[in-house]
Amino acid sequence: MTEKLSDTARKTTLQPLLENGWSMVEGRDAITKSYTFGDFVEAMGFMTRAALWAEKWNHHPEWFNVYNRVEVTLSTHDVGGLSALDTKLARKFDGLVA
Ligand SMILES: C[C@H](O)[C@H](O)[C@H]1CNC2=NC(N)=NC(=O)C2=N1
Repeated sequence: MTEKLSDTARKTTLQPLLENGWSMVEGRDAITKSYTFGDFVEAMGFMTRAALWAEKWNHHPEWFNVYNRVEVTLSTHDVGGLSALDTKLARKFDGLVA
C-alpha cells in the first residue's frame, strides 16, 4: 500500500533531492527537475531509459520535452502527493544522467 511520505522520510530521502536540483512544485505536493542534454537524441535516450524504469516500477512521470530539455514532475496520483515511489524514481533518473 502506497502512503504519503512521512515527515521523517521527507528529511532523509526528500531533502537530499532538493539539494540536488529538484524543487517543490508551488501549490502541489510534487517535485520537479529540468534536465538539459547535448541534443534531442540524448534527451530522447534519457526518456526512453527512464520510461523503462517507470514502467517496471508502475510509477509514471509527468514530463515535457523540447529539443534537448526534459522537465520532469513526480507525484503519486493514487495518494494525492509525494510517496516513496517518487523519491525512488527521482534517484533513479538522477543516476541515469550521472
Ligand atoms: C493503476 C495503476 O497501477 C496506477 O494508476 C499507477 C500507475 N502509475 C502511477 N504513476 C504515478 N505517478 N502515480 C500513481 O499514482 C500511479 N499509479
